Amino acid sequence: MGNVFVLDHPLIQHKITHIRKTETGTKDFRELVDEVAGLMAYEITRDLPVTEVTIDTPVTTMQSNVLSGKRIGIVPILRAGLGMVEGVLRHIPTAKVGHVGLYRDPETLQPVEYYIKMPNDIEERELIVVDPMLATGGSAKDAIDSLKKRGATKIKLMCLIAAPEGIDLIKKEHPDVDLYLAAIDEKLNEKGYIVPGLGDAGDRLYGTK
Ligand SMILES: O=P(O)(O)OC[C@H]1O[C@H](OP(=O)(O)OP(=O)(O)O)[C@H](O)[C@@H]1O
Ligand SMILES: O=c1cc[nH]c(=O)[nH]1
Ligand SMILES: [Mg+2]
Repeated sequence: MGNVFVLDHPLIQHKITHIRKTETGTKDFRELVDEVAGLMAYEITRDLPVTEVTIDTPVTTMQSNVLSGKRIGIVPILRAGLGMVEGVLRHIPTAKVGHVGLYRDPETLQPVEYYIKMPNDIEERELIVVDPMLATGGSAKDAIDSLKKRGATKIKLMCLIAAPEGIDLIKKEHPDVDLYLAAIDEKLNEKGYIVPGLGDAGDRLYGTK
């Protein structure tokens, strides 16, 4: 069964509070999403393997650790996931980035895939799928289905805010996927929005309606 980690560091909680507020405009919203993604990247990479190398400091020679070159892929679910990519890349600059384009049909709430482009070695990479919102979970479920169909085997999912319904769907459909969240909210409303949530993440990031 996949693990669910709530990354509730005080810095993350503080920024999430500002992200949620109606009066937070596009520029601040975008900057805050980027910052929270960066902070979460720190936690999500905690289990990356390291290798000991020998280095010279100005004083002496010593053994010290470097990342052992594990291949990482960051996979934003378009559009809103794009807002989290740079924050993660700041900490893992050698990661490759794949894109899954999905939108949720406003009537049926079913995800519709319109684009996918992955690094050609995804079966060798640990993939971090990023999307600020996990509502019904349908978009993340379908995105992960697509990645697995293309050979991916090691996948983590990182979202800012999740509804219980979305968490349950991912646990049921992708029990091998660990889930990293900044907050778990109460429920979905009749339009499939997370309550209390933050509204439409894509619209708030990019100033659309
Ligand atoms: O868990 P779900 O019920 O599938 O809902 C979550 C999805 O909805 C939002 O995307 P949206 O469809 O608004 O597309 P956008 O990012 O282009 O705005 C969000 O970024 C997720 O991808
Ligand atoms: O609350 C929600 C639900 C789905 N997508 C969003 O952007 N926000
Ligand atoms: Mg949207």
